[in-house]
Amino acid sequence: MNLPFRSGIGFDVHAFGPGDHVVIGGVKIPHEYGLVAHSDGDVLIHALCDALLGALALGDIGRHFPPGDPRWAGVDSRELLRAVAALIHARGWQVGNVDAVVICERPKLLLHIGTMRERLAADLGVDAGAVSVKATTSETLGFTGRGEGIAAQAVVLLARADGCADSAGG
Ligand SMILES: Nc1ccn([C@@H]2O[C@H](COP(=O)(O)O)[C@@H](O)[C@H]2O)c(=O)n1
Ligand SMILES: C[C@@]1(CO)OP(=O)(O)OP(=O)(O)OC[C@H]1O
Repeated sequence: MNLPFRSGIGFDVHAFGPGDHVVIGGVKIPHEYGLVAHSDGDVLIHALCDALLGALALGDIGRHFPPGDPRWAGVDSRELLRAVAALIHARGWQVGNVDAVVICERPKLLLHIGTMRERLAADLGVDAGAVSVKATTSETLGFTGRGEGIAAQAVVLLARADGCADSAGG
């Protein structure tokens, strides 16, 4: 049965490496390490892109923006998010809401979360009220707890823009 709603889930991890800042949710945050990545390493946006693509069974971020492709070297991940949002919209779907969590001991993210929500919402074409971003530590356990990297998870709900049931992409 084709319903007018679809859900998607995304997960991503990037390891800390040399650098003096991280970019999370489109916000540059000073830090004593950077994140190792082909792009700007925005782990939250990557998880969100995978959730959006997954909702319509369109594969994952690496399929659309291969890590070996020089076009994506150092790319601002907000560009990737806007491209994924355009794919969703072109298929007649809109974002209902997003919920996401970033897992790291440091940097502390609380003061940046409002800006992240505004930027992600702008890229998705929704109000910031439809975009939730949370942060948690893993209580010093595991690779995030040891400060080896940052993980992020996201879930999305998509709704048909016309309110009618239709088939998904994929
Ligand atoms: N990188 C982080 C991690 C957490 N926070 C905030 O601290 C609160 C408590 O974290 P716990 O892991 O002890 O539950 C959490 O709810 C966040 O508000 C943060 O800002 N940055
Ligand atoms: C964002 C892309 C772009 O090439 O590369 P990375 O920044 O390495 O990120 P990752 O989540 O490992 O892979 C997805 C890729 O699409």
